[in-house]
Amino acid sequence: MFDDLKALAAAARGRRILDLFSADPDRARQFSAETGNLYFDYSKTLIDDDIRNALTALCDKAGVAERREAMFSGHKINETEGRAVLHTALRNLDGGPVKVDGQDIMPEVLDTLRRMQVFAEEIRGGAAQGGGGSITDVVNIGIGGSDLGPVMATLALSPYHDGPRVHFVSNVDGAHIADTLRPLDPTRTLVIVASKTFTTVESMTNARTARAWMIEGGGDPDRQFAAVSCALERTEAFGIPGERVFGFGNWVGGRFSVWGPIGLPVLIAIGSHAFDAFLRGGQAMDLHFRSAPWNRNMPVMLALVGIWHRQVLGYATRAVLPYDQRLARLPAYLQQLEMESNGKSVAMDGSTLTVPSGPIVWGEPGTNGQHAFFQLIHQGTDVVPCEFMVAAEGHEPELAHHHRLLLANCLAQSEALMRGRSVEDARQMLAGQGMTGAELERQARHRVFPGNRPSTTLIYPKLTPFTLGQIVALYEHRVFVEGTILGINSFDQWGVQLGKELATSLGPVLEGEADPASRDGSTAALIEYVRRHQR
Ligand SMILES: O=P(O)(O)OC[C@H]1O[C@H](O)[C@H](O)[C@@H](O)[C@@H]1O
Repeated sequence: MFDDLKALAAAARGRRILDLFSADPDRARQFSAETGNLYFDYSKTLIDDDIRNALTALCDKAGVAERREAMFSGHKINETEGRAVLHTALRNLDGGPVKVDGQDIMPEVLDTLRRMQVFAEEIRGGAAQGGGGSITDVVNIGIGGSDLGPVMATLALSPYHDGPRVHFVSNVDGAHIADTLRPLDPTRTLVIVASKTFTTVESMTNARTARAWMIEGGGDPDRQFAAVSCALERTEAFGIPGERVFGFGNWVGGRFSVWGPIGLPVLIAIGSHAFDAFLRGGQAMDLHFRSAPWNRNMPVMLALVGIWHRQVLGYATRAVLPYDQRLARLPAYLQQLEMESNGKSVAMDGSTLTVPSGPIVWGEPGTNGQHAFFQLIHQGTDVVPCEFMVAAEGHEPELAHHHRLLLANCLAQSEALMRGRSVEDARQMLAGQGMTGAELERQARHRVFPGNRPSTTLIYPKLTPFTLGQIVALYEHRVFVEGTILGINSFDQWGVQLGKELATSLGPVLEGEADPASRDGSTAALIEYVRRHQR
């Protein structure tokens, strides 16, 4: 599938990205995409016209346009689970009907959104109270898609936060819930149990612990528990009254669910108006994705840059580097979004994938990363394509000088990665410091930067709810396009099952009720160790 591109890559070997700019003064404009104030620059890569043409041709070969329309119009493109993929319906605020099995789902989507808004405003305004008065703290219990999106968005939008404090508990490690609940008042805390399936062992265990804590502390779980789920019979069995249960269809994948009821803690934190802007940002990206030509289409070009670096050039990882402290949890969010979606080795038709699957995604905010792992990015033997993100301005006008430094660092890094430093320049630099002879030669080698390392930059005016909506939807559609080109199903996650099954069977072994001897030698030895060290 990538033969043409491999040939183009071979022809481009030895070419310097920097030279592409001298050859084409209009390169920055030509190799960027813009929509609704978001600007995506992919000119600091080796992609030229021919390579881009070959990349966009992949979209036609793979039927991206057809599959995109199939997704938006409710076809069951998640074939291994027989489900439609309609997270876009959750932000389709004024886009008309969307049908699943002939039924328009929009009336229910909009009705649930209204119920969430009313509930959130009651909590925020104090009309809905706990046993001890108005709600001061909200604890969201969920994991994976029922945690990462709301955690990421709540932090990202902290300047808009004017509701109760919001906390998140995900890990089954009792340390997480113990540390979270310790400072809270059980009579003034709202617990949201967020689980699409309402069976996830971590979330169910944490929910039971939170309920016991609340009862013990004189709170009232009948008034202070809410649930978000697709499994309404299970929320009822847990004892959560129907008026505080917010449902959604199984046509929303967990890692795509922040737009709907799973976003409830975000809505409570920032209020209806700001949450609406977040949805509208996502919707705006949907409209762009459905209408822009491939080479001006931001999610498509982000995906094609990804394909170029991973499947064509073979770079195993990509770093997401938000120069935006409030996007500190975006890399973790994207790890689930991208790696759970495209970390697969079987194509849709059951055949073995003949190309590498999606890359390893990792990252941390800048400038912190510069003082940690950027050494490897600049001088290590592996090339790590970097995805920089930064706002033109921050939310703290009184700290504009901080923001200038942040921007300068972000731009400097992508420039340094591209330019590098030659051994001659290193020699000159050291000679200027008075170094000579063999020592100069030896030291100079350590100061060389190979350069020609690719990066992209996504820049936006300011991290508002609307902008965040655009960014999240941008990455969702990138995953869709990459998955479609690879011919895989980006919407299932069978790879997480085996570990869950084995954990279930290990429970009784750790309880001492089953024999560890039936396990492999390593696991049996680890169990023996635990038994020896547990009192
Ligand atoms: O929302 P839940 O049903 O509790 O699922 C939570 C998470 O657990 C699973 O293991 C999946 O890997 C995730 O895709 C999902 O988001």
